[in-house]
Amino acid sequence: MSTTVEQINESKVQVRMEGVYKSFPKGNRQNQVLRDINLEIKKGEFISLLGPSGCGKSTLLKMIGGLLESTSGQLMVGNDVMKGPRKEIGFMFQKAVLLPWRTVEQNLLLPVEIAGGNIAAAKSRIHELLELVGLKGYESYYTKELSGGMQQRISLARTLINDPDILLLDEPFGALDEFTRENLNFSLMDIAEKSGKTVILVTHNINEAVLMSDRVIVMGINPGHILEDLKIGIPKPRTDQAMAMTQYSEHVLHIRSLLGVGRS
Ligand SMILES: Nc1ncnc2c1ncn2[C@@H]1O[C@H](COP(=O)(O)OP(=O)(O)OP(=O)(O)O)[C@@H](O)[C@H]1O
Repeated sequence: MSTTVEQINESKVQVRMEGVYKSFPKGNRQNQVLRDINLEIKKGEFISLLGPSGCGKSTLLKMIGGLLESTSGQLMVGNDVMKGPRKEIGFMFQKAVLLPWRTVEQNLLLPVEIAGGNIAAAKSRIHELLELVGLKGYESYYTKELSGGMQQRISLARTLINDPDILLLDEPFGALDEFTRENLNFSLMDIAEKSGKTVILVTHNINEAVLMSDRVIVMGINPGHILEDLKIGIPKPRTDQAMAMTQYSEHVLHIRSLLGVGRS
């Protein structure tokens, strides 16, 4: 079932950041990379973190995923203060990093093995997961037999194997050609809408962010901060037709002007 805007508005906050700062040590001083981040993300929302290189998108995503600690401020996931990686959060990166000596099925089972989970239960989900990412019947294939796009589909299925509530995606299809990337974006939108999972996507691409998201968090640099939390009210499910809507082009132009892109 797809998640409507009304359902999202009624649903509870899943990630909350209040006054979050992040610095990394550089020599004998601290390099501040994120300043005063305040953000609430509700269950089932599709959020994009958009901004220029170095504005701290990946750092923010890693903090939400418990891979990095904030320097100050509060970061809550559900009712808990974030302390480290959690089973209900799935991460996917630009590179698939599949193990070449393992089949697709064995690669998909890896996170379950690492987490000490129920292998038999996970095995019974593999067929359904491969169907979801458009690779039904590829259980026994090896990495070398798969294209880059197929490998990213497997990587997406692997992120879903533990059935996480929140998907954190760091430019997941950034290394792929435009056609494959667009198809995968639509697959991702389908999966998000059908499952009601919360998605937080890091991207450099303004059009993609507007097309896919409920909200686009536009970020500025030096240090990284939120320029605008932009609600995209285009009805879902979104198809190619969304790109022909005035709302779509107005959002794209607004973000371009916020980020100082192009010529007016
Ligand atoms: N582990 C680290 N140690 C020190 N500095 C870091 C670390 N990780 C990130 N940084 C610095 O933090 C800043 C933000 O980096 P981050 O990768 O979060 O930006 P980004 O917006 O995701 O960039 P890009 O779009 O190029 O991937 C950069 O200046 C980077 O050098």
